[in-house]
Amino acid sequence: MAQTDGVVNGDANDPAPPHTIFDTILVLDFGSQYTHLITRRLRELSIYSEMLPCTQRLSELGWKPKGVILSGGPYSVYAEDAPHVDPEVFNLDVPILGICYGLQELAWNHGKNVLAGDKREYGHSGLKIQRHSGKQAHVDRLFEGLHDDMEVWMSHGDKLSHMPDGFLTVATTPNSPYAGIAHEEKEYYGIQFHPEVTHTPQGKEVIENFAVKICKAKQDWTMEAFVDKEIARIRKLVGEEGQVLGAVSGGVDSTVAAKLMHEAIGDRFHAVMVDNGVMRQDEAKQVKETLTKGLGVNLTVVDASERFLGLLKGVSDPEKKRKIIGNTFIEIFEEEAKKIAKEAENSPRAGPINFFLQGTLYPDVIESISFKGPSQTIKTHHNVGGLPEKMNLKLIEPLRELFKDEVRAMGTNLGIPSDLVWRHPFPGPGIAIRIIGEVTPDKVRIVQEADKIFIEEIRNAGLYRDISQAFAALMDGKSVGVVGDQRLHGHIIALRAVVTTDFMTANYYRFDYDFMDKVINRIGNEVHGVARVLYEMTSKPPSTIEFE
Ligand SMILES: Nc1ncnc2c1ncn2[C@@H]1O[C@H](COP(=O)(O)OP(=O)(O)OP(=O)(O)O)[C@@H](O)[C@H]1O
Ligand SMILES: O=c1[nH]c(=O)c2[nH+]cn([C@@H]3O[C@H](COP(=O)(O)O)[C@@H](O)[C@H]3O)c2[nH]1
Ligand SMILES: NC(=O)CC[C@H](N)C(=O)O
Ligand SMILES: [Mg+2]
Repeated sequence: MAQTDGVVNGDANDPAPPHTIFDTILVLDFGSQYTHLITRRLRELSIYSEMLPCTQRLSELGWKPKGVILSGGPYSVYAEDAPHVDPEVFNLDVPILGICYGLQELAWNHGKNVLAGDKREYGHSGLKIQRHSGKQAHVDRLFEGLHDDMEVWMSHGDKLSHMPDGFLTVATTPNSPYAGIAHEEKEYYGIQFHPEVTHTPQGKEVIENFAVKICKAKQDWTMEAFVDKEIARIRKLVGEEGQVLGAVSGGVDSTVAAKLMHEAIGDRFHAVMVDNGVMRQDEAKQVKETLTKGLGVNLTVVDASERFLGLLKGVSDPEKKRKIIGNTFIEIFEEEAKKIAKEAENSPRAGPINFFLQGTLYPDVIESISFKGPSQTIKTHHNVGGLPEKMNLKLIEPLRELFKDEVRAMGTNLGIPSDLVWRHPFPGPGIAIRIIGEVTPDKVRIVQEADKIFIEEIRNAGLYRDISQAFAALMDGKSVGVVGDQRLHGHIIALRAVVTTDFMTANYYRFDYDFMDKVINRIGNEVHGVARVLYEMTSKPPSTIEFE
């Protein structure tokens, strides 16, 4: 692996990681599907939060959180192979909130009193809050300002057999007498329900009470503050003369990262975009225009369409196509990088290129540090990951602490036009993985034209932002149609539009028939060689979003 500019868990190269600047709530992940949502909710409250695996040794943390949240998880605390928190967490002297498994883990550490329940509780439940008075009143702080009756969402099978040592009940449900517990003296709280999911309507207030009222975390995690901090950090890291190279696709992530680099080090950042011949219509031209004229970024566009299309000729296996594109992409990038480095050598005001910019986001980081094991490869994702190592460059990843919507907020903050900020994602191998079977220039043209019409109509109907990703694809083989009384043995276009939050699962978008009529009509009339248009309605899973 190439060197990174900052691992989440503190790093010598990073002079000031965010957790040293912003009050930070540490979320320890026990493998729940919702753990990252806890981090999301905190950040929505302008509180910085980081997630680490539950196995994190606290002596190796290197920084002190304002509070710790123990997440839910699929295990049972009493099982032999169950994961447990480093007991040092109880010596940190900061508030702790246990959610579901986290509550059971708190209880386990205070008397080992958890067992399998006779009933699973899955779904909505009514929570009743129990208020205390006098000396015990402080235990109610988690539910301060909330109604005594609250709707909550549960997903558990285990339960506490009796109250752990030193705790009081602060909330109950018909099935869970210990749905909320709080320590009499220490600031430890446990809840059996999930406050991080939207099915718990007042969940965000519960998290806010914990983070703001109990942990006293400052709500200063704003995009302006982060942008300023990140620019200063990049300047320090790269130095007065260092230069940075970066691959830019015209997608949101790489554009925002590029603009940030430009703000930090100006023309010492060199962006390269490779036109691989399987991009959307006029894409390279538009990206060049936006990045250089609009945003002032120093960008080189390499037209390599013929080289890519030549190599793809006769290849129909999806993984082979992906590998050809990925490898060629790296070859071309390396050639360009050498040219740029040579030019840079002659520059009187700048030193050698020693960093490579990558648009890694927090979900990628979370995935790689997650408590869960590695998942199976469904598709080889194209990326430029092999490059920095090969060229002996260090990685610089300014977006590695951000979620996609935060990247969008940063883009807006940096003055990137909203069209670009809200752009649907587009895969590196582009249209090549949207053409089933062999890729030919004619097929690429057909997909480009159909895609343009589809997206244009989506925009005209005001639906672009309701849809997460939409595109046209081409089926393998041909079909018979009739145009102007003539037989047409033509291509089959498939349209796909999905709604998703994380692209791991997705549903198709429900257009109305009038909209479909309009799009299909236009494609039939305007795109030469198309005999049939289909709308793809398979969700993910079992399908994937892209066709290959
Ligand atoms: N045609 C290209 N030329 C140069 N770099 C590219 C190209 N296509 C992809 N990349 C690189 O691969 C990375 C991964 O692509 P990916 O599509 O995940 O991100 P993105 O394009 O920046 O944003 P989005 O997810 O919104 O499309 C990009 O950030 C960019 O560095
Ligand atoms: O940069 C990329 N390089 C790739 O090789 C690649 N393959 C899929 N995707 C994008 O990932 C998301 C999920 O796609 P799938 O459901 O097809 O796996 C969708 O947003 C896809 O567009 C890619 N992005
Ligand atoms: N969602 C959870 O954290 C579940 C915790 C534990 N596995 C239970 O069934 O009770
Ligand atoms: Mg992209």
